[in-house]
Amino acid sequence: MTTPASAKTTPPTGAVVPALKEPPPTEYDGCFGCGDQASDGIRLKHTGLDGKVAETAFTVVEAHQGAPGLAHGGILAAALDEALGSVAWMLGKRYVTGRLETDFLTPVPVGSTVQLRAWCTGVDGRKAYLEGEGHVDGKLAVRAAALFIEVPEEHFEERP
Ligand SMILES: CCCCCCCCCCCC(=O)SCCNC(=O)CCNC(=O)[C@H](O)C(C)(C)COP(=O)(O)OP(=O)(O)OC[C@H]1O[C@@H](n2cnc3c(N)ncnc32)[C@H](O)[C@@H]1OP(=O)(O)O
Repeated sequence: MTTPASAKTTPPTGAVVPALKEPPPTEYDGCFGCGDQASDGIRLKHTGLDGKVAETAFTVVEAHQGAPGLAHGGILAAALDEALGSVAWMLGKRYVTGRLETDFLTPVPVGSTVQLRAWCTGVDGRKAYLEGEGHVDGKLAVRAAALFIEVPEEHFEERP
């Protein structure tokens, strides 16, 4: 599998790849990535695990356009962030994205369904290394590598 990871998103030697605990625990209704109540959200739904690879999908609609008829790169990056984030949380702790590196390989037209896959490449202390990719009609369209950082519960306390 080709990796898009840089030195900052490549796990160090000795990092372990833990088993994932299904389902992902982050079902916050207001989440842009997965929330049912986020009216402008992309509503990614975890659809299962293939070994250590989590699978999900979303369909690009007009509201996601950048150039006419094409998905905005930020939407695709957000979808990858969500997919990787769900895998991080299936490691059993709370994580946030510290760094997200994204390659955009082909334009993604409105109406496309992007099939996303994400997996962990290693955990080292508070750092979790994740990778993922999105295919459209069987063709690799986007991919990402990320560093997630474990945070305490208080990180998610509501702010004024
Ligand atoms: C209620 C349910 C809701 C559930 C909601 C779940 C939503 C999930 C959504 C998907 C995921 C997201 O989008 S999360 C949202 C986007 N992300 C964020 O908002 C994160 C904002 N950033 C932060 O809060 C902070 O910077 C942290 C937590 C990432 C790190 O701060 P910290 O805790 O003080 O730790 P710090 O010492 O700085 O860093 C720890 C180690 O990580 C390294 N490190 C930190 N950041 C980076 C980085 N960008 N690139 C490289 N390395 C980094 C440091 O060098 C250090 O390495 P060493 O010296 O130890 O070697």
